[in-house]
Amino acid sequence: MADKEDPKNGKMGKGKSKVVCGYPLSIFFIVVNEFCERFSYYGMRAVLVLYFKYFLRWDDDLATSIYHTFVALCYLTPILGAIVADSWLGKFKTIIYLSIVYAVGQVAMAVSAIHDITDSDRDGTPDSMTFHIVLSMVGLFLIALGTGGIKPCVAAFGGDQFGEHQDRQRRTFFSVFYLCINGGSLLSTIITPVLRAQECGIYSKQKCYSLAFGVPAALMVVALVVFIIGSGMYYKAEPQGNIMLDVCKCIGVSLAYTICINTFYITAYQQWLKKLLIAQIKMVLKVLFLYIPLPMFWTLFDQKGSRWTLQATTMDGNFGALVIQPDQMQTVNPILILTLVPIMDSLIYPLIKKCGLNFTPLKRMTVGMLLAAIAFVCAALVQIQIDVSTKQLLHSSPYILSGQGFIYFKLTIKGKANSDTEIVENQAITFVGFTDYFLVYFRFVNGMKTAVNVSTAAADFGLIEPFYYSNYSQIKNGKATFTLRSGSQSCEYSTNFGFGSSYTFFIHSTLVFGSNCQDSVTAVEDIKPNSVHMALQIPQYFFITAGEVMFSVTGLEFSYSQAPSNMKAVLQAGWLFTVAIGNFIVLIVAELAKIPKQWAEYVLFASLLVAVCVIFSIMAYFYTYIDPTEIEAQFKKKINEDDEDDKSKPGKAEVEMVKRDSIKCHDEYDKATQTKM
Ligand SMILES: C[C@H](N)C(=O)N1CCC[C@H]1C(=O)O
Repeated sequence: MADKEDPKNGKMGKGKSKVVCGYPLSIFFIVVNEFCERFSYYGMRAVLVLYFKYFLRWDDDLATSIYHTFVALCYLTPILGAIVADSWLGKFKTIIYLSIVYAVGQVAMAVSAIHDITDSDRDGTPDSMTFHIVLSMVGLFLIALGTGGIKPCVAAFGGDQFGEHQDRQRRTFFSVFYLCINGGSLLSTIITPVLRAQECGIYSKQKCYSLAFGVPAALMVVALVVFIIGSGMYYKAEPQGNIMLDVCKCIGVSLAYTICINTFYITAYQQWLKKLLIAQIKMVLKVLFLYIPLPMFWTLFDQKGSRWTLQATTMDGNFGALVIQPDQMQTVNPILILTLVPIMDSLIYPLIKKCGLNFTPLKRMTVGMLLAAIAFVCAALVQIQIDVSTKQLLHSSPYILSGQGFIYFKLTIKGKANSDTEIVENQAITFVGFTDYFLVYFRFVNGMKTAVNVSTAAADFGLIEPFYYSNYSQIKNGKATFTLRSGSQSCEYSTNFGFGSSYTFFIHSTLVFGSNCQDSVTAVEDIKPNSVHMALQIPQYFFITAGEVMFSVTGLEFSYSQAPSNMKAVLQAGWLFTVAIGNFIVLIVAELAKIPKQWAEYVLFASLLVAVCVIFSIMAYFYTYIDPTEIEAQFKKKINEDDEDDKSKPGKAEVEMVKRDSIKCHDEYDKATQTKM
């Protein structure tokens, strides 16, 4: 398709799209599509670990492993999408088809989270967990295929909309593109945990995971519709044949060609074509080689959704008027992206340039990696604080006295009360996992000679026999008022529950009903409330996000600008592949290292990233930046010159001869290598 004159700045744009302020209008549909798609992806991902834990009833380790496997798969499938797009369907059609697969996957997830489907006894829990597990796994597989498949295509398709002389606009496009990713991610990470916290159901009310997955499914449909609406305006580059096959063939023939160059007869025209392809492959391989150390960045980055969220569950989320859920802390990342990208683009980078420093893309990426390592040191420091506060409480309250001297309890406390606790005979509380961050545990010990009934406005906790104790019950954190009743007489007792706390309340034998019973109940803290505030996670979020802006936004643009025209999506996929490997490394290191102390695991990851960063900076030092468009233009000029010269065009017989010689040459090559072995 021909380039089109931009009436405003006289520069060239591509496609049939109108040009507004130097930007093709078509990119509007692309960035809106990206916004909706990322809303869909991150919204679903935000509640995924909790869905595994509380709906499918998996333990922490299995939930974390499947979560990272899914994320890894989402960044492996871009290779598939890129090959299909660059070689066969073209980016436009690939995006359309795979978006449909994606939307179907999201719908499957939403359906898998409807507990009523298999809840035949109507007790609020699914009766056939296998059905829910199978459906959700199929859903996740389709989502991984869809989101990963379209990801490299959308970014490269956006880049394709710009003309050759629109480098500045294209750079800005990638920044805006990243802002849209994070705008969608921010909104969805706020909204889906709220939807999950709602209660819904046909026969019984349960946490509404189906809604939390349903809204992202709807957004994916919107993303698809928006993309189709822009259809008439896009510049759609034709797929250039099977690039991957060409690349493999070319590498093979080149090897043979190098060994027995004399047996070949290739026309000048063909030689230039082949040289062009070789040059393009070299460009890609050089960049891919540079990417080898990069997965380590993502290894640290993607632990926000697992380790850092679990860390937040042991912290105090009370921000005054606002109470933050552990999974909502992840929103700090996109919030910071939305502020840091414009600050970096319009202030920091120009300032560095003014100081005469050449802050090249690869230097930016190196600094980004170091910032991520600092983030993990911060996470380790926070973890040490949490561990110290937990230790204090274990030592401070192993025994409980009734206050009246006639009941002695020994408590063995092994976990936090906002955990799904198992109360066993000897009063031990064993950690299983938290059911709801807002729930805390309490029980009553009755020191009176009469049975006492305990209730709140919302629930009745039953009758406690004289000199006996109730089982632990759960209640929402915050202020609670209990009514203590014996026959027709009652009194009220109010108290405050902090996050993660657990209490035993002793009812004194001296309690007089009808009066205020506030002084006749003694509260003993079994487990202290979470004392380390979630705000302490903000520094680690700041550093990881600043690192991401320098590393990821730069890497995205670098992957486009250093890629030859026929392998733009392939190199985007290579970039995304580093994210996939990063997630596999989390699984491997966490599994192999089995470090008992969480803070030590954070320090290990930080150290690994620093080591990798040193290797990357050495590799980056030797990298030479290229302008693929210019190189390709030079080759094409040569090809055209030779093309005009009829004599040097390959005739049919010549092509056959080249093929024959090529086979012969391969045979020679095989023989040569076999003799060597
Ligand atoms: C939400 C992240 N800040 C982010 O933008 N990304 C993390 C992986 C790459 C990128 C994305 O494309 O989602």
